[in-house]
Amino acid sequence: MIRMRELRKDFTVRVKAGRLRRTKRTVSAVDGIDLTIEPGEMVGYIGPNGAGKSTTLKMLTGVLAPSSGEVSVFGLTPVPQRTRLALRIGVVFGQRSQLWWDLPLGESFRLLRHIYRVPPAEHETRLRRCRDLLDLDEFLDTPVRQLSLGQRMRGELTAALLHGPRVLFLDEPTIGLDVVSKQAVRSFLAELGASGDVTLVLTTHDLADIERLCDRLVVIDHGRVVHDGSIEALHARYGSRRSLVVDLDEPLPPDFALPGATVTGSAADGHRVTFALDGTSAGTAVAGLVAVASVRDLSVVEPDIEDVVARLYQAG
Ligand SMILES: Nc1ncnc2c1ncn2[C@@H]1O[C@H](COP(=O)(O)OP(=O)(O)OP(=O)(O)O)[C@@H](O)[C@H]1O
Repeated sequence: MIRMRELRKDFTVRVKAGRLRRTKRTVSAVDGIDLTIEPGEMVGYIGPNGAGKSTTLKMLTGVLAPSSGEVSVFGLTPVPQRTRLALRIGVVFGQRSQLWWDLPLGESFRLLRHIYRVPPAEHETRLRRCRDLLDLDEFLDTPVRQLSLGQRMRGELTAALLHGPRVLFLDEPTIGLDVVSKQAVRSFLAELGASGDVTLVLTTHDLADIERLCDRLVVIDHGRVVHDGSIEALHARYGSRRSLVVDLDEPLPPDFALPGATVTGSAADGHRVTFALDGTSAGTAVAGLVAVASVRDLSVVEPDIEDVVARLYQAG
């Protein structure tokens, strides 16, 4: 349903070449991306700053024309068929608003209903759902310019969904939000995705968004795809390991070895030891430990996605 083939976007930028001279340089923001996204998928599109995420979303939504290659969304070519496409997609770009700044939030929704010519009953049903799930009622009468960032983002999400799009493109939907608003936005998107009605494509620097929402992770760097798969596949590829953290009554003897586990940390004078589980289960490692040491407490720590992604960016 979303298809990109050898998609490229180059920008020509002027760069300083001496005190007065400027020369032109070409930046390949998107450098040959091939991706297909099927209906109902929830795709996290991540990458370091300047990797080309926003540029890709702009080409998918018809804001920017590609330099070369193909892009289609529901069989439509975004730039020439932008008006038709707009009826089928929803867009939330953290930096840009689709709401009317001086009008109460509810008025923006009414205007959008007219613009998209949504039948009143459909509009009411969708709005009701957003009002309930995003707790909009207390600020529906507030002018948009007076809304907090979190309130505005909830308004933006509603505005993007009122015409019943089948795909929602989100550029940094939780940026700058407090913990509670982030959770509200994530729960809402999770529910939307789980319903299977809407395909989600989101860029974010907050990997908790990805862990909570996405079953597929596409990582780009310098305009190219460097990983495409599940979060588990990412961990498998980069050798992420679970850790076992144990609190001991006495430090372990210096020559202590636990098959399939490697000591990666020691604290509290050797009373707290961390093992990376390379080739054994947590259960086997714990059994091996309690046979030789007095274990007071223990916990198993899942691999951290931040670590894996940091390694991936560094490798890139
Ligand atoms: N209008 C433009 N003119 C010139 N260069 C641009 C333009 N837009 C983007 N770029 C360049 O293209 C590259 C990709 O930018 P893009 O905004 O797509 O990255 P991003 O992955 O969204 O980054 P971030 O995480 O910082 O938002 C960067 O090098 C950027 O400087």
